[in-house]
Amino acid sequence: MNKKLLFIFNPHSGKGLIRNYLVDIVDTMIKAEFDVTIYSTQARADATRKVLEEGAGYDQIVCSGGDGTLDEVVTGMIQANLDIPLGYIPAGSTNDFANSLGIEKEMRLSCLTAVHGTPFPCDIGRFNDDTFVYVAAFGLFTEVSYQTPQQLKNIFGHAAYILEGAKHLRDIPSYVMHVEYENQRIQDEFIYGMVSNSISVGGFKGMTGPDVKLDDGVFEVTLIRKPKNPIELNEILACLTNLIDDSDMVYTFKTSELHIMSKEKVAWTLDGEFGGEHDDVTICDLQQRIRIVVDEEEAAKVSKDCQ
Ligand SMILES: Nc1ncnc2c1ncn2[C@@H]1O[C@H](COP(=O)(O)OP(=O)(O)OP(=O)(O)O)[C@@H](O)[C@H]1O
Repeated sequence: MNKKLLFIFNPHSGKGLIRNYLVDIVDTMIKAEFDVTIYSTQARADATRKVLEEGAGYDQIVCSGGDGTLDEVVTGMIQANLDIPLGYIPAGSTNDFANSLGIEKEMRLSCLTAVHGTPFPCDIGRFNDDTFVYVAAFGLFTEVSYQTPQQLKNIFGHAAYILEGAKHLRDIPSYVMHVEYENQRIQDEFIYGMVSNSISVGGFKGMTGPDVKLDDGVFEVTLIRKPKNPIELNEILACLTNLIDDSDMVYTFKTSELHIMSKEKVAWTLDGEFGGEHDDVTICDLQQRIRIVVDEEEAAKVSKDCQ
């Protein structure tokens, strides 16, 4: 008997390119001996609902969309406690996570990988009661940026743009925070923070360090302190644009769990989408929680077992 595959796609992701490839994608899935159910998402959070309500009836899920759609499907799988392989056909504008996993941009190729590839047990982030696939971040976002998603997606370009555009240092929003991880405690004022499990963030490769593995049970954490003078601001910009590797203005560390508390509520983004405002956040690495189907050679590059 054929295996049952649920194919969920966001028809609006990126430039809506999926329309040109839908027939080829479904044909590839059927040739790989799957019975295919197709679902186009109808609204925000619809992918999570679909997986939560119906995912248990399938042997595999494949989703197509941007990072936001992938996030929603993974959230549904975690909430439903599903342990079936997940294939991914990237269709968004940035596709950070697909880049990290070496998933092809060309939809027919990524579909072949989704149905014939190797399941890679990938770490997933828990953020209070929510889930993220590869990045949770706060700071340097304004209301305006949510209305111009393209800028928001390009996190570092956007951060550098805001920092450079700030005429006065006091214009840069900052948050007094208390951060705890392992036996460490940090109390400081931050303008930006990022907890990630990805080689590429905001379209930039290498921002999270040289030895990122996606199944090692730890996140890479970057916290940027509030600059008190133009010299410190320049130091941060140099760090963001990779001109210097190390700075007292930027904390970087790895951890499997951290706790961040602040007096005021701070807006977060999870995988590039709005993740709510919080004053108390616990982030945990759910090690190897979702099996994402990728090319075997690419999996080896991001696995802790192949240094
Ligand atoms: N039919 C729909 N109408 C409106 N929004 C939708 C619909 N289907 C999905 N969405 C929402 O669109 C958001 C963005 O989708 P997605 O991340 O797939 O695309 P993108 O923003 O183009 O890609 P990227 O994040 O890579 O730039 C998701 O949070 C999802 O909930």
